[in-house]
Amino acid sequence: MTAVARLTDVTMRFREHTALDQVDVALEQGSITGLLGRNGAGKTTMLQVLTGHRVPTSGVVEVFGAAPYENDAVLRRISFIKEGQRHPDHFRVRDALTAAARTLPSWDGDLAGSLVREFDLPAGRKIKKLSRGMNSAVGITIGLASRAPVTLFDEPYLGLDAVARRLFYDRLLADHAEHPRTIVLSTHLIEEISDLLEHIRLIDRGRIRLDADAPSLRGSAVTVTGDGERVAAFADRHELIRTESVGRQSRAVVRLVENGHPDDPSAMGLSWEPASLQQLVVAMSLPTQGAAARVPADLEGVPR
Ligand SMILES: Nc1ncnc2c1ncn2[C@@H]1O[C@H](COP(=O)(O)OP(=O)(O)OP(=O)(O)O)[C@@H](O)[C@H]1O
Repeated sequence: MTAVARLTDVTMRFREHTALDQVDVALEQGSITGLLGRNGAGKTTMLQVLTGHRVPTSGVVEVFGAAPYENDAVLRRISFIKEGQRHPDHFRVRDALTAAARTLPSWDGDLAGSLVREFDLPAGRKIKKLSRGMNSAVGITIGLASRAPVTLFDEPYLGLDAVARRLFYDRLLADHAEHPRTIVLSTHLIEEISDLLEHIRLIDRGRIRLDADAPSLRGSAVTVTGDGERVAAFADRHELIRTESVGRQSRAVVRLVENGHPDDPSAMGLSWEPASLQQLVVAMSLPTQGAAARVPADLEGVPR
């Protein structure tokens, strides 16, 4: 694997809060990665560190083999599209595209033009007058037309309708096939984009909880339901992600471990179904039962 970007033992603290906690990540050249995680998990912070918008408290950040912070040679090869991107007040859609074309050397004007048409963007309208979805479409147009070797989308589709989101996914895949580059999509819409992804990273409270190839992850987990002891016995042979019990019945999300012999939950009297990527990621991100019951220290004293 050739990594174009790498975080090594990166920690980012904001006063007492640790947003990234000893993160090790390598982005493979030409890959499309989904960066998943709950609100506040650390996704944006990770992208900010990768793009030199923040310098981590400790650890090493390398993009194209160099530190990105204030490094123009590196930053010109990165396109970072974030929600609510700010533009000068007087900027019209075409000004934002012109500015992007000037700073991003791999810019493709024809692609930008066809995306503007497909998203039905009014090129002469001021950005601050656009709807939320149109604003997202401007960001997506810039991200795709940038053809930047590293393109990072931070929840790029706020307000985008289902048709526009489909358009985005289709154009992303088609353009990536012709012009492979490293793409990261931070998102909550796991199921919707799971077919696009080659790699999945789940971040949870600043730590990488899952770092896997999407194909190997698909079909790697099941939800089993039945007698609690049998569910526990099945889960023991694999990796238990999360379990819930009512009386003697349990329901568990279990990641299957290759253990040399086929393991059929039905043979143990359990009903089962494949867990979707979304079910797996949600099960991995939910707080542990004990933690959910605890009141956070900084909420002590808040009236309940
Ligand atoms: N400048 C800052 N000062 C203090 N805390 C911050 C700052 N920036 C981020 N944080 C905290 O760091 C944590 C991670 O934030 P981050 O924006 O990276 O999360 P996220 O995964 O992108 O969340 P979301 O999906 O809600 O956008 C959060 O707890 C957030 O409050």
